[in-house]
Amino acid sequence: MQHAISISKLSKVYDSGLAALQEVDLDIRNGEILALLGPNGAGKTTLISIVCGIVNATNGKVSVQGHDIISEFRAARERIGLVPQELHVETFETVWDTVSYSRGLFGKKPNPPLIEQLLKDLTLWDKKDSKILELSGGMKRRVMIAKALAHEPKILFLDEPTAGVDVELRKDMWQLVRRLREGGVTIILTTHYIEEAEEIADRVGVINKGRLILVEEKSELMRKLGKKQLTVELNEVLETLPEALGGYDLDLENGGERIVYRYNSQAERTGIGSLLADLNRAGISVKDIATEQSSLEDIFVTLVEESR
Ligand SMILES: Nc1ncnc2c1ncn2[C@@H]1O[C@H](COP(=O)(O)OP(=O)(O)OP(=O)(O)O)[C@@H](O)[C@H]1O
Repeated sequence: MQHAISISKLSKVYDSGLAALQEVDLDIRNGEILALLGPNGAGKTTLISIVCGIVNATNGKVSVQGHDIISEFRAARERIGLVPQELHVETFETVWDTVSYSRGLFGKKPNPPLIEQLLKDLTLWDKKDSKILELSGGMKRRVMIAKALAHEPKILFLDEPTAGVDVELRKDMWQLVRRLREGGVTIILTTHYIEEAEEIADRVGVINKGRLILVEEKSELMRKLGKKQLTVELNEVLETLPEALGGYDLDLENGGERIVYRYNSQAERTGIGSLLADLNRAGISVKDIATEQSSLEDIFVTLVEESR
C-alpha cells in the first residue's frame, strides 16, 4: 500500500554540527491523524520542514504519496498543506486575497466557492475584506490554516497549532481536523498539549534528541505502557504497613489513611483480589477503593526519561 508519507533513514546535521535528526524511519498512513510528541528541540519542526522542502536533509529519503521530495518536488509539495509554528502573513492584503493567492501558488484554478466555505469553516467570513494587519493573533492563525488548505492538500501538517490560542479556536480547529480526516485528509500534528494528542490522534510518534523512539497506535500505547493504581482509603490511620503486606508494591499516603498499590494492568494476575483479602486478614478495615490509569502524558514522560 502506498503511504501518505514515507520517510527512510532521514538525518539532518545543521551547519552548527548539531544532529537534529538521526536515521528516522516513519511511514504515515493515508487518512490517519498522527501526533508527533517530543520535548523542545527534539527535531519535530526539522522533520516537518524537510518534508515540506524548507530545510534540506543531510541524508535519507522522503516521498509524498509516492513522489520523491527532491526529484519530484512540485508533485510532492502540492499534496501538502503546512501551518507553521510562527505566524507570518502578509500584513496589507485582505483575508480573501491572501487565501486565494495561496491557492494560485500551487497552480490551481480559482475556486471562490471553496475559499468561501473555508473562511466560513474557520469563522473568518465576516473578516474576508479585512486587512491581515487589523486582525488579532488568533484570527491570523485562522488565516494561516485557511492558506494551508486553499489548494486542497491531501496531507496537512500542523506544527504546534494550539500553542497560545484560545479555547474557542482550539475547539474549532479540532472540529475542522476531524472533518478533514473524514474527507480523507492525512493530518500530522505536533503538540505540547498531550491531552490533545490523547483525544484526537490515531497514532502517536515520540521524538527525542533527533531519534524517533516509538510509533504506536494510541490505544495500543496506552494498553501496553499504561500503569494502573489502586487507592485504598482506610477507616483507621495506620502507622506502618504490616509485614504481611511486604510482598506488594505499596505506599502508605495521606498520613496513613490511604494505601496506594501500583500494578501492571497487563499482568495475568493483578494481585488486587489477594491484596484485599490480605488487608482483611490483617484486620485493616477498608472505607473505599478507586483505580486510576496513567495518562498519555505519564507514558510520554517515562518514555522520554528512559531514552535519555
Ligand atoms: N537553522 C538551524 N540551525 C542550527 N540549529 C537548528 C536550526 N534549526 C533548529 N536547530 C536545532 O535543531 C534542534 C531541533 O530543533 P526543532 O525546531 O526541529 O525541534 P522541535 O522538536 O520542533 O522543538 P520545539 O518543540 O521547541 O519546537 C534544536 O536543538 C534546534 O536548536
